[in-house]
Amino acid sequence: MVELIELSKTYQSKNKTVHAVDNISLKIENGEIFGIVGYSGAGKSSLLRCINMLEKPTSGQVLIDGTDITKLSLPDLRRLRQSIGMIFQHFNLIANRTVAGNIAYPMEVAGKSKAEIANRTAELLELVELSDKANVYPAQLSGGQKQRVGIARALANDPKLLLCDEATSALDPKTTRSILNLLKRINQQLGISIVLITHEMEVVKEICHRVAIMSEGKIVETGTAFQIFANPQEEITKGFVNSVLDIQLPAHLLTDKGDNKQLIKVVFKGKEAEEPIIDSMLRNFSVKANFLHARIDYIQDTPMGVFVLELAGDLAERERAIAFLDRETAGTEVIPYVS
Ligand SMILES: Nc1ncnc2c1ncn2[C@@H]1O[C@H](COP(=O)(O)OP(=O)(O)OP(=O)(O)O)[C@@H](O)[C@H]1O
Repeated sequence: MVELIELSKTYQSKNKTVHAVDNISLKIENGEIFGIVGYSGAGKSSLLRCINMLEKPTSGQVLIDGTDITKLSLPDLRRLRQSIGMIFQHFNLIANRTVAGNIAYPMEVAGKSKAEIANRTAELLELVELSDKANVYPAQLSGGQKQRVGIARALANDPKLLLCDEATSALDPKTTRSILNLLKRINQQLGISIVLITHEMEVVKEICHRVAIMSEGKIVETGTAFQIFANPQEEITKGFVNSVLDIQLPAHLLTDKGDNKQLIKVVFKGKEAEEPIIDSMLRNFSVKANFLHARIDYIQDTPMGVFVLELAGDLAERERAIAFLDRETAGTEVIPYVS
């Protein structure tokens, strides 16, 4: 549905050139919730805003259902934008319009009839559970309620795609969860594809199907949310994952215990956690295992178990045991000792 081909966005200021988006190619499928993760300045907002041409790309193509929107005339682009909703970190509501007035606004711009606008506004207020706030002004709402209005407004013209620019970054954890649940419901019930940018891996863990990690204008790694959590490849991705699945071991467990021991992290996915894999390893190889850490997280509905073991035995046996675990689990990684 959305395909970015060799997309770049460069900003020129007086004495420097910033490659905010640097030759990115990416496909986002219909019905997906796709997360773009990166630190501040990585280029996430620039990339997201190229998808609806709020930023004009310097080069490359943005295909929406096969149409290159970088080539559209202004009237065609305006029409297309009605099929792409957007929500913002700071909500961007119109202060002197009521909640209903904010939701009605994009429909007024699109030239819908009064009756149609009234019906749709009532429907959307119900969807975001704010029917009792129709005549209230934004200043009287909490942050979570403001974002619900932002979401209703973004859905007013029945978009196929919703772009979310750090939609929960200004909200507390409980409100974040309720907004993420609403986005998940919109995706599942209305079939709307969602592209969101975030620096919070909790958001990815809760709702994203697939993720791209962005750094210095480039995509450095992509995968399903589960792959990214279970088996991050790049250092920056590992940093993001560890911010959520922090494994804190006491210092004495991390210091070198001699030649015959090593620490390994093993990740189990879904049903694997129910198989006696560690038991098989202990029976098939001459190693001993001491559990130092265990936790189970849910990446949406898929359980992921993370275990840290201290493995003892001859080097050759340990290597065979680790190769076995690597084959049988979602991922096995040696954790280096610190001296
Ligand atoms: N209009 C602009 N003019 C000049 N430079 C810009 C402009 N917009 C963004 N940049 C620069 O482009 C780079 C990427 O910015 P962008 O806002 O896209 O990143 P981001 O990952 O969304 O970060 P943040 O989360 O802080 O917004 C940054 O170095 C930023 O300073």
